[in-house]
Order: sequence, then C-alpha cells, then structure tokens
Amino acid sequence: MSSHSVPNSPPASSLLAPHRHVDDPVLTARALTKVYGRGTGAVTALDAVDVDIPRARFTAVMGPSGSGKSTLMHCLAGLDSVTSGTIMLDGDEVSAMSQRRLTRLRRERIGFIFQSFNLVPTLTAAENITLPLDIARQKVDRQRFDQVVEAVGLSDRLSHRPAELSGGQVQRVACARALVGKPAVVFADEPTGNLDSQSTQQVLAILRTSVDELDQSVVMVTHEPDAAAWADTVLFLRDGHVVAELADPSRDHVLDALRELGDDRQDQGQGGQQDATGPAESTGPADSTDTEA
Ligand SMILES: Nc1ncnc2c1ncn2[C@@H]1O[C@H](COP(=O)(O)OP(=O)(O)OP(=O)(O)O)[C@@H](O)[C@H]1O
Repeated sequence: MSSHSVPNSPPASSLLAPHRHVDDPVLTARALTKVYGRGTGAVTALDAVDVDIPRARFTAVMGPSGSGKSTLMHCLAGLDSVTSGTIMLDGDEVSAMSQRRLTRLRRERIGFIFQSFNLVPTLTAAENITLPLDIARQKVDRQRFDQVVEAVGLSDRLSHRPAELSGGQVQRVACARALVGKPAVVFADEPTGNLDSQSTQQVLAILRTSVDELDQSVVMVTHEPDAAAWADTVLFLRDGHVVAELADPSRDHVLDALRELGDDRQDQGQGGQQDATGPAESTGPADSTDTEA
C-alpha cells in the first residue's frame, strides 16, 4: 500500500488510521457524493467520499445506522446513481454508465450476497447458482462451478430447492451464485444477519476462502464486530464520510475502534449481536437485483 492518506480527519489512535489509497485497487471512488431528495428535505448520504477497495482482499464496512454504508455499497456496485464524483472499476467509469451498461456490469462483473437470500424458490440449488450466468447467456465454467460448490460445501445438495435447505445452506447457495461468474468484486450486505452462529461462521469462512484461494475481492457491510474480524481491513463510516480504517482487525480491536469513534452502541444490540430482529432488510434496488435483468 502507498502511504498517502485520503483527506478525511485522522483519528488519534494507535489502532485506527486514516483511510489510505492502495496500489492497484479493484474499485475506487473519488469525491463520491450522494444526496437523496431536494431542497430542505435533502439528505447527504455520502459527502465527497474517497475510497479505494483493494484487489483480492476482504474489506468490511462498518458505521452507525444512517452513516451511509448501504448507500456506499449501492453506488460502488452500480445499483444506485451518484449525485457527483467518480467510481472506477478496473479502469471503467461506473459513475458514467448508462442504465443499460450498469445492468450488464452488475450481471457480469459484480456478485451480490444479501441478508435476504433472494433465491428463486422453484429452481434447484444448482440452477440458482448458475442463474445470473444463464440470464447473461454466459457459459458456465464447470471447473469454476465445481470449485465454488466444493468451497461452499454443497456438493450433495445441488438438486435441492431452497425450501428443502436450511437457512445457512440457502445463504451458501447465494455465496456460490455470487462467486461462480468470477466477478471483479463481491458485495455482501449483512450476509449473516439472518443466520445462526454456526451458519454465520460458515458463510464468513467462505468469503475468507474466496479471497485467500480464489483471489476474490470482497466488500462486506456489517454491524457485527465478530464478522468484521474476518476481513483484512475495516472501513468506518460516519455521517457520510470514511473516517478511519483498521487493518488486520480482531473482534476486540473492532470494538475498541467503535468505542473510540463514539459508535459503541454497536456493543449493545444495535448491531453487535445482530440477529433476525436486526435492521430492516433493504427495500432499495438491491433486493431485486442480484439476479435481475
Ligand atoms: N432512498 C432514500 N431516500 C432518502 N434518504 C435516504 C434513502 N436511502 C438512504 N437515505 C438516507 O441516507 C442516509 C444513509 O443511509 P444508509 O442506508 O446508506 O445508511 P446505513 O449506514 O446503511 O444505515 P443502516 O446501518 O441503518 O442500514 C440516512 O440518513 C438515510 O436516511
């Protein structure tokens, strides 16, 4: 990583650092601003954010409710338009793409995993996994398919429909679906929010393995310090800014960081022990778009 920092206020902690630009990022945002609404009702969800997403690394995004995590993810993934600023994915300007190109981008170069699994109930696990490729009329790479199915531990469940699978297995199908097309980036939005602790560990291990063994770039929005501790780096948002980052996070260091940033409500169920009663599922475009046209 290079050493120049993004111009956001650096916290005075030995653990936290200002967010840094990285060499050869897979995804960058510069001066990314997103304003919802107009006039007196306008809400600035992202305020001139500069962010680099490192390639083949696992990046977690944390921050209080309303800090802009989902908005950042939706803008980076081409699910939401930006008000101003630039987003580049491997040399292509996402922020300048037409809706048609954005649809293609999401189909072909982005993988999505959401809290609500978004599988098609009438299709088998195997069919759900290859659905985005089938929609995009792309050939399924059988070797990659086998590799991913093995990585998620679903080889003996491929002919089952979602109703015949546990919640954890369903989310593992969603992981396989996100990974099978070798996307440039996988975005995971609270991917373990509806899972028990064993399934949570399995899903996080899958994401970790996809980075370590398949060189996948992963961005995960989470409220859970335990989940963030699986990442290589945690980015912290507050009031629409990336205020700090934490490298090689442990659960305790994440908790310390949240306290230091004044976000230690996360210790007490606001997110720290998030479960199925956690934040409402997104009603934004994400819910319908992971396999959408
Ligand atoms: N469609 C929308 N219209 C108007 N305001 C919105 C819209 N979506 C988000 N916002 C506002 O933008 C800000 C950032 O919201 P965002 O959902 O990105 O936060 P978040 O950090 O993901 O929150 P949470 O952890 O609760 O999911 C909030 O003030 C929110 O109310």
